[in-house]
Amino acid sequence: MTRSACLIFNPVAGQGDPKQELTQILSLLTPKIDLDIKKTTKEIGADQLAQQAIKKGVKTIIASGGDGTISAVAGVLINSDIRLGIIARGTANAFASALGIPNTIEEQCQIILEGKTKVVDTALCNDKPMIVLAAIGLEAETIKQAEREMKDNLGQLAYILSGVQQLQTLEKFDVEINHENQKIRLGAIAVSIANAAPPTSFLAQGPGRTIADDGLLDITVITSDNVAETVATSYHLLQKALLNNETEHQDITHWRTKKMTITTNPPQRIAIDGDVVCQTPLTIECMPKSLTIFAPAQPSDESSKQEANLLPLNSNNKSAINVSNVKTSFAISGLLGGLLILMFFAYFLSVRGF
Ligand SMILES: Nc1ncnc2c1ncn2[C@@H]1O[C@H](COP(=O)(O)OP(=O)(O)OP(=O)(O)O)[C@@H](O)[C@H]1O
Repeated sequence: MTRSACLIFNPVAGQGDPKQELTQILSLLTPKIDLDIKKTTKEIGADQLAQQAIKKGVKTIIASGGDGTISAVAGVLINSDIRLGIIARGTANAFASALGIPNTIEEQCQIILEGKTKVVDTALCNDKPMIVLAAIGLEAETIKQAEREMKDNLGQLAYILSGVQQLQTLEKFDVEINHENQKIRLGAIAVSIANAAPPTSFLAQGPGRTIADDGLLDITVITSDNVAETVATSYHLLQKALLNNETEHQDITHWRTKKMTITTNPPQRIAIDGDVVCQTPLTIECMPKSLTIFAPAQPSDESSKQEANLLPLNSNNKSAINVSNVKTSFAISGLLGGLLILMFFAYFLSVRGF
């Protein structure tokens, strides 16, 4: 029997050729899946199209676009039995990367065709759905500054350049976090609350990695005092994330919890899944196992979960290192480390007026 699905396609996402990309998707999927294709417009968003598809009774929705498009569709599918297919064509593609979904259209279509599903956590963030992470401070300001035109011209480099600009105006803010009857007060430059974040979202990587189906959120607070410390702390986070190792650093505080409220002084912007959508205060709660996605089978899932449950939060999770990935990780770490150093120099050149 032919399967059927609604394909929600953002024609302006990413830097590729959308016509070519759509043709490729159709050529891969339509032999096996009867597709109802809906394109997003400036006026009609992916969430509205998903709601219309649900009213028609679809059981599978495939979202194709950047993190904004995929997150908008996912938000509508939370706590439903409708399956989400992901074809990521955006700038960062954090959503797909965090969930272990490969990055080519061909591989992503293959995963949908294979039909294996996985149930992952999501979160409610000031009543808005969140899949990847919520960011306050440095990352939210970086996202705010990386405008559409800059992303179109430069891709991921837009975020790096925007990050450099933000470093120049870096200011600490007071943050108060309430969770499980505890009150924590810190001076912060960045607060990240992650459900499932890829290593490249390094400001969220206090625990070394996030687990998408553990029923918990990972909070990471960066408390460094100046640019040099922030760059060093970011590099430490990135390295640990690439090795799946928990961080141990004086300027990083992190823990796992189900629900928390966060207030800041002064109020700060909040970016949810890559878009700045509201301001502090923030109430955020994990919704365990609330979204069904097509995903590759990951043999490590079960062991990851056991490790997360068994290990105390501050232990160093050395058993989690995937040795075969270590070399690749170091290569990426070196590359991104180099970029961080470049950011550091760019900062000094700019403050000195070169
Ligand atoms: N046809 C369209 N014309 C103009 N804007 C559109 C259209 N369809 C969707 N949008 C806008 O695209 C944005 C979502 O883009 P999305 O996040 O999917 O891609 P991206 O920005 O390339 O990816 P990333 O978030 O990874 O950078 C929304 O703001 C939405 O309003």
